[in-house]
Amino acid sequence: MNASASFQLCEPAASAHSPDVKVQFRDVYKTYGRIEVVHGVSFDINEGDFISLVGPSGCGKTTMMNMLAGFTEPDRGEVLLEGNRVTGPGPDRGVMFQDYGVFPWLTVEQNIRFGLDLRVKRGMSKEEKRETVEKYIALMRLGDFRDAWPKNLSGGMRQRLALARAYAANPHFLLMDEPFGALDAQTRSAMHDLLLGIMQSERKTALLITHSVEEAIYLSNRILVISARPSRVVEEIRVPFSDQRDRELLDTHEFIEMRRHLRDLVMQQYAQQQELR
Ligand SMILES: Nc1ncnc2c1ncn2[C@@H]1O[C@H](COP(=O)(O)OP(=O)(O)OP(=O)(O)O)[C@@H](O)[C@H]1O
Repeated sequence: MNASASFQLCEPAASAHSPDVKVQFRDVYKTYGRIEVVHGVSFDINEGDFISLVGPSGCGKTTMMNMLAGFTEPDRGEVLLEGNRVTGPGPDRGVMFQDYGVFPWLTVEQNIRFGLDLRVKRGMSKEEKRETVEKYIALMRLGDFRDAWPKNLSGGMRQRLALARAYAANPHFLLMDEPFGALDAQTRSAMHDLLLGIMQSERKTALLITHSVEEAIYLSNRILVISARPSRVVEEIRVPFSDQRDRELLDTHEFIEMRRHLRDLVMQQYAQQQELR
């Protein structure tokens, strides 16, 4: 079977703002010193999308996510959130970093609680807050460590804590930069299914950076393949599987073909990045 024939490949395109379009990257450029990192990137994120960015290390994926998070701005072009230019971070966007993003001076329980303080101000009762903290401590299997300091946790536990904190704060957008990298295979699978469940039950929109093509396909409805630096969107792949996914999907012919196709695309970009060095 011709791999590309079974997937919907589309030209990445920016469209006018419509109610479903939540985020627009419009012809975005970014240079650090002499290094051009992002070169004319345009794409939209629609309400309810789960979009993954895959591409070579150092190609500019985090830089793009940082623009949507409001941590950095484009040199040219614009990033719009619900039609307005992003000018800084906000509680509507929960960011999960590669390096965990937990506060070392707070215990496990306090870290999860911290993210909820904003919601208490927005009308969450103390009882709801307590229940939410307990829910995420249980979901992330951190019950025996609720009073531990982050420095005394394993890497995988710290990452679970960071996920608990981000999910508990209930932002509309989940912006995740390699959030599962430090987890063992079983925990990573459990976290994938938990995330799919949260996406469905709480109607979120997500942007994920990952080096795992399998993870990208399993979780996403759209995947953007990013080029060697300076980054451009090389190809958009629409993932045709239903929102109800389980691990059996990984063994299907369609999944295996898509994984092969995506891996080839990413490897081409890795090779180009090596040549540019
Ligand atoms: N604040 C900064 N100042 C200077 N250079 C930066 C800054 N942020 C990123 N860069 C450079 O921009 C390039 C792209 O970095 P970025 O972190 O966006 O890539 P990435 O695709 O997310 O990489 P990885 O997959 O390895 O996490 C790198 O060469 C990096 O060194």
